[in-house]
Amino acid sequence: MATDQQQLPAVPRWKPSPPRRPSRPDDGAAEDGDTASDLGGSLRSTDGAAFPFSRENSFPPPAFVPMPLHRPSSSSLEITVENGAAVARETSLRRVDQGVVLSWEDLWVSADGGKAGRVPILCGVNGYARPGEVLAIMGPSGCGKSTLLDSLAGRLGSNVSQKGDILINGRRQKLSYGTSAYVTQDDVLLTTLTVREAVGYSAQLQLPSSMSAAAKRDRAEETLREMGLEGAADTRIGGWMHKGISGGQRRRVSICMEILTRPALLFLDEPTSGLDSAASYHVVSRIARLARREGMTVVAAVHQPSTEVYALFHGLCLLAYGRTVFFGPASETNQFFALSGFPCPSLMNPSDYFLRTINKDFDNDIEEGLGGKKTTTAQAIDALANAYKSSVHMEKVTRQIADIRGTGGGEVVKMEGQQPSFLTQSVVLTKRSFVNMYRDLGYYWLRFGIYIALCLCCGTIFYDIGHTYGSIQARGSMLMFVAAFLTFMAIGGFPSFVEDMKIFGRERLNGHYGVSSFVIANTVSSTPYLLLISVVPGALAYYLVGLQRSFDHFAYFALVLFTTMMLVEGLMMIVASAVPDFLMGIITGAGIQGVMMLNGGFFRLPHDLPNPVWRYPMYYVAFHKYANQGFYKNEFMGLVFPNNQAGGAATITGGEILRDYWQVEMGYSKWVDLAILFGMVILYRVLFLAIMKITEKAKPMVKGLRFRSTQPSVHVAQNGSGTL
Ligand SMILES: Nc1ncnc2c1ncn2[C@@H]1O[C@H](COP(=O)(O)OP(=O)(O)OP(=O)(O)O)[C@@H](O)[C@H]1O
Repeated sequence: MATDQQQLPAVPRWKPSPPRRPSRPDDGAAEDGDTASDLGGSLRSTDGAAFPFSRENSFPPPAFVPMPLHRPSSSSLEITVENGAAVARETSLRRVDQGVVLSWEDLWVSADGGKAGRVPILCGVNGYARPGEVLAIMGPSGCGKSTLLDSLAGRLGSNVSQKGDILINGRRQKLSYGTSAYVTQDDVLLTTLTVREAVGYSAQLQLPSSMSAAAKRDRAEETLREMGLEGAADTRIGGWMHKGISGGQRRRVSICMEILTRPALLFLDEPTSGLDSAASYHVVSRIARLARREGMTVVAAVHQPSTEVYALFHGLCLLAYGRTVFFGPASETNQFFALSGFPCPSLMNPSDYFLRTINKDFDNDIEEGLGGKKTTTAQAIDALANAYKSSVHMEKVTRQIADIRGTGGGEVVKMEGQQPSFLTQSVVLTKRSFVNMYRDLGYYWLRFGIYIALCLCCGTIFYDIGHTYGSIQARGSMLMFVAAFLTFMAIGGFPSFVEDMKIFGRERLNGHYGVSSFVIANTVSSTPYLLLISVVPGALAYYLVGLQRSFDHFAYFALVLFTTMMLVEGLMMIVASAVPDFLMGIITGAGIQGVMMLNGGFFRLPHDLPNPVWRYPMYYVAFHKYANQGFYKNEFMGLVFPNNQAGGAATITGGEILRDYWQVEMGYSKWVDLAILFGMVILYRVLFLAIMKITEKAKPMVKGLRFRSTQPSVHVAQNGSGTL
């Protein structure tokens, strides 16, 4: 609109300029090796005095100085002056083979666009990222930044296909879980924990067993401080119910969790979104410092960096609608734009200018503002992309990638003993899950209240049921209600479980822990709560109704209730693995339980169930059969009722009622029913574990097959499940 034009500095439109080849940037000595100031560190004289220096201290921003590809990625470089000569020593925290040089060549990504066919997202992009450096990926919204990150991290969706080479240290290899970390655009966090707890648990889950508990705590605290979260450390993260930390603080918590282990390869999708300019600067500068100190390779998609933040990037990959407009030292972008006919106005933030020049999303508005003059943004993009193709920058990228390929490099492996043991992870996860559950009002306390209310209703409706002939039917109905509806209510834990699954998805992809630890922790942490609701509301219903008085009978009743609720939770876990949407999952889970309930031998007596489907096998699959028959045997055995039926005996025993009236299988005891239910609990959890493990293994294989069948020439080193 016209107002846009008045408020914003005018972006010079593209005007064809005589082809000018950008002058070759200095690729002399600096290209051959690092300088101390590139790496940061300290200069020490023989008398021991240290003079710290760092890259971000230098101004103007340092040039993008290619580093030797396979030098040990250092934590810092210490230079001592000995006998009048400077001696450099690297104090490496990362093994030589742990530094990651990531390169990608002729990378094409397209998505299934339905009737429109395949829609290209990335069109033959090239680039590389090296240890100790931060590579920024910039471009207008929707230009493919996240897609490039996903592609490099092996996280593309199933409807997206990819062609091209992604190499780790010059070769196609998979990165094992935990060697790379990815901070996604969305912050998936446990809302009930405080910032300190969230980062603390994460440290316990990820940091090696060789570190003491105190050292882990220190690392967590240091990382919190690095991200400027000390002030908010004891505030809950918060969600829709409980307002907690701000969006920018959530962003920083997400980053904190992924930099705790100083991963060899770090992907950041919009690390500064939601942050003010000062916070953005501090966050990026600390990440850059960490990268330099720990030899981390950082690739970050960023939107609109301030001049100061921009100056912190070593390299820049500027994308426009899937095409590379520039790749090279961030500090040389200005010169490239100027030489291509798009000089940045002197008072404008260069990154703002680059993005405005290549954003064609609002061309119509700009067109109006210019009084009908045709916009040429598309042409500007073409001109820049073509200028880049014939530039020295492109030449350098091609040469660097060839060097990377030629040099070859070690396999990137996670060192033995770098991760806590399976037992430690299971215990930490159980603790975290338990804390999360009992702080979750909806999951824990609201559900508990509803159970109490329901059991009170049940207890008062069937109050003091007595031993009349009519009480036989009433007893059966009341017990069926408990077996069916009270257990059905365990479905209430589903939303909380879906949230857990999201957290698990993020943490698993980043290699924080394994599937088995997650399943064990989830099972163990929910046990106390399920026991509580089986015993307290269960006792209310049981004793108000006046079922068999002995403690043994009540204990059996509570045990069946508890086991069946565990079973329903397990069933819902399986549903969540197939339908990870909260609403659709609840509907699916309710549907499955509805069928089992109908089929459990109460609404239609077992002998009357139609063959084949309903009687065999469904009647035996429905857990309600065992819960109901267990309850019935527990209650009716040993009781005697008056017989109101004409022509019969004066009394009728519980055993007769079970056999003739409820058609219960009497060949085995009530304990066998309980044992079958318990077996089903284990079976459902094992099934869930198997599904998760198989999905994790099968996904990359299916993807590999798809790639092979559609693009035979492609071999991409990724497995689609978070590893490359
Ligand atoms: N799985 C997919 N299926 C279909 N289209 C997709 C898929 N993933 C990405 N796209 C499309 O590719 C384009 C680039 O998306 P991407 O998320 O990479 O952009 P971006 O540069 O990260 O945007 P933003 O800065 O707004 O996050 C978009 O038009 C998007 O709709």
